[in-house]
Amino acid sequence: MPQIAYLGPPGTFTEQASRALTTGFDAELVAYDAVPQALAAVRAGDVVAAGVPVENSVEGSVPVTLDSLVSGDPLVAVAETIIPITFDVLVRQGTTAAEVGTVASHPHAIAQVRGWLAENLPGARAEPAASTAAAAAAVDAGEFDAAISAPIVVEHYPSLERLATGVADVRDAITRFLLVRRPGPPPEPTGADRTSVAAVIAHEVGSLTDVLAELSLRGINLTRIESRPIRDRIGEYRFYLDFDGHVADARIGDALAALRRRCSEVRFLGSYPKADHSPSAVRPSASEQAFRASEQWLAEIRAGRLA
Ligand SMILES: O=C(O)C(=O)Cc1ccccc1
Repeated sequence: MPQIAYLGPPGTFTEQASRALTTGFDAELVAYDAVPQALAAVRAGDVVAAGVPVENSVEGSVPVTLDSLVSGDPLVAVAETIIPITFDVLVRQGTTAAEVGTVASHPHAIAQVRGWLAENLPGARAEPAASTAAAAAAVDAGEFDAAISAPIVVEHYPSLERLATGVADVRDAITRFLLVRRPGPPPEPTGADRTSVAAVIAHEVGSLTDVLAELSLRGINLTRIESRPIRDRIGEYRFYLDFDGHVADARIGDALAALRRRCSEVRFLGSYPKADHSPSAVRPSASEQAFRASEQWLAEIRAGRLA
């Protein structure tokens, strides 16, 4: 049975997402302590794929995922899913709110409940943990007093109980997760796809505008843009771009080729069906048919059959 790595231990949001990402085929989920380790296991061929969190509607991107995707051998996303996020606050049985001096969780979870903590556990110190479920395990082991966790995690720790449930500063928060594997033929286009790339854009006047113009000129809808430092130089950045469309689409292929000419580094991070299945709007001048017709026209001219 194929093995899929995820950010563990059991009971994380990433486990939930990885189950959703692998519904329909038999897969064994294998917990890893951190996203870089899960991706390293994919690169090493120990597992076939990994489920990783990429961005949250409240707290933004998950930097460790973005950085790990581009350092090391290439990896590509083949599926995405979106999970609604609310938290439970777990304590060892019998612990009262007044007794909570430390509250542990994944930094993204802590950031999403800061208001609730200030109001309900004002004396508690927030402590970062590798994941929400790792925080629950640490509370179970007596290392912290409370954990901010996924509602499901309590099933794994019978000695913990809920101090609060449905905790979230922002209602309807969601997190987007990707299923990532070693490069291979991308999933078939569905008409409702997303393409992700990471591009190092030169530190020159207008270079970012020029890259974005390559997309807009081809009627490509940008759905995310995010920069991260490239680490060994200041002033130059790696941009993570997500846009509507599939690498098999003519307008997307054309834009990627233009990015390749403009940028010192372009890493293709995958074309995959969008979780919300919303079809990509394509303007007539950027349709497959329009691209084919214009290529044909040019070929005729080059062959001297048309002027
Ligand atoms: O720690 C987890 O459970 C994760 O899967 C990472 C995470 C943390 C907070 C919100 C979404 C995902």
